[in-house]
Amino acid sequence: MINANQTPIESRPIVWTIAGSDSGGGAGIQADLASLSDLDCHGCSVITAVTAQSSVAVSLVESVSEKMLLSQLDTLAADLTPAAIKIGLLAEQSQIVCLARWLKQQQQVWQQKGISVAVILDPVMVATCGDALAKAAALDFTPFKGLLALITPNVSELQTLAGKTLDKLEDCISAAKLLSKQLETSVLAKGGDYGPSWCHEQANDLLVCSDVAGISSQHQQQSFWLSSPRIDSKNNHGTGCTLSSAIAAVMAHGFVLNDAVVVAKAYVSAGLLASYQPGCGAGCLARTAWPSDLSLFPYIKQTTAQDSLPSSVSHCRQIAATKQAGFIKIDTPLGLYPVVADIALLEALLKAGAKTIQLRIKDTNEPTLEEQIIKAIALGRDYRARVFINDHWQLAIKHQAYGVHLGQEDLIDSNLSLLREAGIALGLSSHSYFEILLAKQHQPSYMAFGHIFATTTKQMPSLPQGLNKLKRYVSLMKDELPIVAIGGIDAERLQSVKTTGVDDIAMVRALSEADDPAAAFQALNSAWLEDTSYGTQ
Ligand SMILES: Cc1ncc(COP(=O)(O)OP(=O)(O)O)c(N)n1
Ligand SMILES: Cc1ncsc1CCOP(=O)(O)O
Ligand SMILES: [Mg+2]
Repeated sequence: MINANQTPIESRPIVWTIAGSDSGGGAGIQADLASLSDLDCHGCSVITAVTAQSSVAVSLVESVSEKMLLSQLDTLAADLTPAAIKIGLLAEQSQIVCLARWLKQQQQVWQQKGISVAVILDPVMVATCGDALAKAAALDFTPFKGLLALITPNVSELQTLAGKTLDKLEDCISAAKLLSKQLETSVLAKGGDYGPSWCHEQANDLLVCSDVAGISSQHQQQSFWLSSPRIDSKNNHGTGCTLSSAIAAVMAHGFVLNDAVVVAKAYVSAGLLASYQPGCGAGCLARTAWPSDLSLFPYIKQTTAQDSLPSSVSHCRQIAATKQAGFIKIDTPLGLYPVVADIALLEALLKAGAKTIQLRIKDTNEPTLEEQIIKAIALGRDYRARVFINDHWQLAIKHQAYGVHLGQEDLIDSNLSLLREAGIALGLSSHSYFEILLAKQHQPSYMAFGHIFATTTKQMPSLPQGLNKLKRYVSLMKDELPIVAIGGIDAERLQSVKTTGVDDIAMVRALSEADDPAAAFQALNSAWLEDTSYGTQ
């Protein structure tokens, strides 16, 4: 049975896994294909090695010949173009050299055709049971320099790649950053396995972002701790394979790298919670479909110069503190939410019945800025409507506005404690799963997702989100706080936006460019309210 968010089979993106066969079924190609299918992708496999493996031992590893490796790659490339590739076990150095050379040429072919293929490398060297899978004690992955979107070493693999033990937190951060420079890629250093003391209490992964396509400039070249509660399961065979193939799957659906990492982490946590033990050794993860339970997603903390981990205790306290000190709750629908640039239109729309409205004046040198804000707030009181002020949070506090709307870049220069103390509602923009998780940590009054469709109102660094992503965001955040969709929404698209289950919609041009904005508001508002009951679509 297909659920509402599932991708129809005929439009599933293709993902290749280039990895070893695990006869035990819990890891390698077998885990990858199961994860890819579970995450609505069509999986293709390039087998690098056959392992005679159970949950307790690896008895034999035989690499396929170079001829066989290349033949699988060429045969697939001629017919089944991937949207993303996951690379797992490469059993000897010659396979690394051969694959990297092939990939370099093939990426040029794909680039010439305008096809972008993200490659995720999981540098597997040892099986969960402790037996070696690769022929050398340490493999050299430098032939992949410049070809990868992400490499996902666990702490022991990072130690092998760095050539030293990483007992201290700073050493781990430096090693991950160095690896990112050496291979010109983002790095996800995984602390999920018990290793040095800093990864005992919870699963702390370090994401070092290199040049990541499609994310906010604020997050480029930055590093983040992604922390999830440790799930104490012995059934962790294939965790790394599942994580990396899930990252490839989510990227194949068009999500940015940072999103793929947080969704894949939630997927692994859900799989561990429902894991099972078919043999006598470590069991394997269950396949639990695209995650939509917010509690499975990691807590995100940007690293700083004097870095400290979000340790489990302070992490919980932090969450409790923000919960208590959240922004005011909005308990009646925002509804059709006009975003306007002048007082005349604001007043006309309040008269037409708008109950939520935003004054968005982008020119900070506008001489009448403060005067217009004062007027907008007063009109809001007269018409018993919620007036949000975009960006100008100090003036909003000074004149006691109902609310303020901020983008995530605006947070750098704003003081949320002052806004909270002033009892002002807060709306925050988000353009991805990653930004949703960051925004949620501030406990805003509502969140706006956009831009859903192309817009000329504002230059956006990200691509239009589209309805499929909006649906996924809505299933994650439903019942947490009101969700507003914005960007390119007009009369024609209103019904399709409504089917995603989003709570409210914001509009600029559909109202400001209408011949009669008040009449347009009333028509659009009626269409929006038709058969819509708050939060229960
Ligand atoms: C309801 C709503 N959603 C999103 C935005 C965009 O805010 P931001 O990202 O800060 O961009 P600017 O509007 O400041 O250009 C919004 N204003 N309102
Ligand atoms: C301010 C803003 N933020 C995301 S999209 C957008 C503009 C939406 O305008 P329109 O409704 O005219 O596409
Ligand atoms: Mg802003």
